Amino acid sequence: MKIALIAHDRKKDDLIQFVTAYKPILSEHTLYATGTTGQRVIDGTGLEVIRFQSGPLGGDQQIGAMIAQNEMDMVIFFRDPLTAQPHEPDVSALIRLCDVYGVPLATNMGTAEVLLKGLKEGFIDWRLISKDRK
Ligand SMILES: O=C(CO)COP(=O)(O)O
Repeated sequence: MKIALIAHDRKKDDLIQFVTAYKPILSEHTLYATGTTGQRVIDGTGLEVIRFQSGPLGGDQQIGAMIAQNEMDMVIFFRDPLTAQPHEPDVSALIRLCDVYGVPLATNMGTAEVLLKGLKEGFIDWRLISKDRK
């Protein structure tokens, strides 16, 4: 599966903690991330991550483009609901595209845990048969 990891600045420590805790599951999948988040995950966990631009510079849109091509299977996006983001339209667009394409999306740690446990149990395997794999 292809999994996108994204965290706003005040949520990055939480994401690193989360990825560390679920490293055994995440290491079996292909990980993508916005620029700064990706570097933090690489430095903090040693996992391989394909990095896009930083979020405010278009990273959310790049991940959105993968979703629009049905090439992203899950998005874990630890949003900061208490801080205004200069690229809020990009954030909204990414979340909207997840809903358009039915891509599992977690915007907080509680939901992310459920998604990864479901992923491990095979609950997301429908993604593999619901699309043409390139
Ligand atoms: O801003 C972001 C998501 O909207 C995250 O971007 P960075 O990972 O580059 O900080």
